[in-house]
Amino acid sequence: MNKLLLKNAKLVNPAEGIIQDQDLLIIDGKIAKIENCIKAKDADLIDLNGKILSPGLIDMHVHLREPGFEHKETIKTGTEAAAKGGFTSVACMPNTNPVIDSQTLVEGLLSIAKEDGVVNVYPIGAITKGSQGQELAEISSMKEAGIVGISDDGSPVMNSEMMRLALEYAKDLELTIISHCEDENLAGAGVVNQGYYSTVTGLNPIPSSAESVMVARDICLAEETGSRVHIAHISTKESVELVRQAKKRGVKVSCEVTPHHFTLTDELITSFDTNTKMNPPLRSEEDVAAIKKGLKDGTIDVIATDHAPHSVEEKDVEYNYAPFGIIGLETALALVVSELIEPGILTLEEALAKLTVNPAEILGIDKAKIEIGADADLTVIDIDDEWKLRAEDLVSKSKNTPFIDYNLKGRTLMTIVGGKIVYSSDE
Ligand SMILES: NC(=O)N[C@@H](CC(=O)O)C(=O)O
Ligand SMILES: [Zn+2]
Ligand SMILES: [Zn+2]
Repeated sequence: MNKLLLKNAKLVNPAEGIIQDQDLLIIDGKIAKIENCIKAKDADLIDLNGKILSPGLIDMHVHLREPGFEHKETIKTGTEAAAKGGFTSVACMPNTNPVIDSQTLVEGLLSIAKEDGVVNVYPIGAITKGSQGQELAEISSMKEAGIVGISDDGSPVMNSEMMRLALEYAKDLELTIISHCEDENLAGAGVVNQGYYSTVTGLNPIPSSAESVMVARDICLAEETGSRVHIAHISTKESVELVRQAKKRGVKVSCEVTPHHFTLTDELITSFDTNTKMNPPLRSEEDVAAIKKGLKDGTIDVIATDHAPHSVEEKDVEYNYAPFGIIGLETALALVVSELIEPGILTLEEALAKLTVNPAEILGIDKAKIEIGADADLTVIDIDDEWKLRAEDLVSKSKNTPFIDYNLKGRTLMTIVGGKIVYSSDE
C-alpha cells in the first residue's frame, strides 16, 4: 500500500466554502482520512506547516498543440507546465492538426496523454468536422471515447442553424458546448480592441460587438433548445451583462475568464509587443472592471487560462502577422492571488471554486472533491510567496507571455495527482 500523510494543512473545500486546519491521509491514490492529528507510522510524511491545501486546480481551456504543432507545445511539456502551475487536470482544445473531430483521434490523443501526461488530460472534441462549420463532427462516438465537451475554439460556429443543431445533440449527450464567441465579419481583419488605443496605434480594431452579438445569439439558442452553453474567454462588459441577465432567466449558460483579461488592458498594445495579441483582444479598463464585478457576483463561473503557446519565431513578426494567443498555465494562480484575492475582490474559497468545483461541474468530471474515497488530486499553495516571472523558468515549450519580469504573489508548492507528487517547488 502506498501511503502519504499531509500534516498541518489549511484545507480548503470550495464546494462547501470552508477552510479548516486538518491532516489528510492518502492511501493508494485516494483520500482515506481527513482529521486532526492523524497518525500513520507507515506513511510518507509531509508537514505543510499551515500552507493551503486545495483540491487540484482544473483548467478547462488549454491548447496542448499535439498532434501537429509539437514545435509549440506537446502533451508532455504542456502538462508539465500545468503541474508547475498547480493544475491537476486540464481540458484540451481540439484545434490541433488534425482537428480532433472523430473517435479515433480522441482515442489517439488519450493514449498519448496516458503515456506522456503528467496531469489528467480531458479532450474536448470539435463541434464541426475540421472545425470548418459545415458538418457536425462525430459527437456521439467522441463522447463514447471520452470527450468532456465540444468546441470549435479558434473559430466561431458562424452558421446559427449549425449551432442550434449542435446544441440539440449536446443536450441529448449531456455534453457542454464551449463557444468561442466571435462574429467573423465584425472582427474582420482586426487585431486589437476597438477604442482609444486602436486609434493611437493605428492597429486594426475588433469591436466589442464582435463578441457580444455571438454571446447573445448563443444565449438565445441555449434558451430555445434548453441546452447548455459555456462561453469561452469572456472579455467585454456587454457580454458579462448578457450572461448575468440570461442566468436570471434560468438559461443554462456559464462562462469563463482568463487571467490576462482580468489583469491587463488594451493600453499595453502601445508597446506593439506581439505577446499582447490574443483572441479575444485585451479590452478597456471599463471591461476589466465589469469582469471583476462578474467574478464577484457569480456571473463568471470559471477562471481558465486559454494557454495558447506559439513559438518565438511565430511571434517575432509584425503585429498584424503574429498569431493570436499567450501561454497561461504557469502564471494563472499567481495572477488570481495578486489581482483578485489580495485586493479583496474574491475570497480564497471563491477564487478556488472557479478553479476547481465549477469547471468540474461544467465538464461533468468527478474531480475537485475533498471527501473520503475521492481521487487524491491536490494542490499545495503558498499565497504569500512573492516572485518574479523569468522566461528561463518557464517549463512550457513556448515563452509567449506578456508577464515576463512581472512581480507576482502566490505560488504552487506541490501538485499531487492520484496521490503522486508530480511537481514540487523544492526540486
Ligand atoms: N486565444 C487565442 O488567442 N488563441 C487560441 C485560439 C482561441 O482560444 O480562440 C489558439 O489556439 O492559439
Ligand atoms: Zn477561442
Ligand atoms: Zn482557446
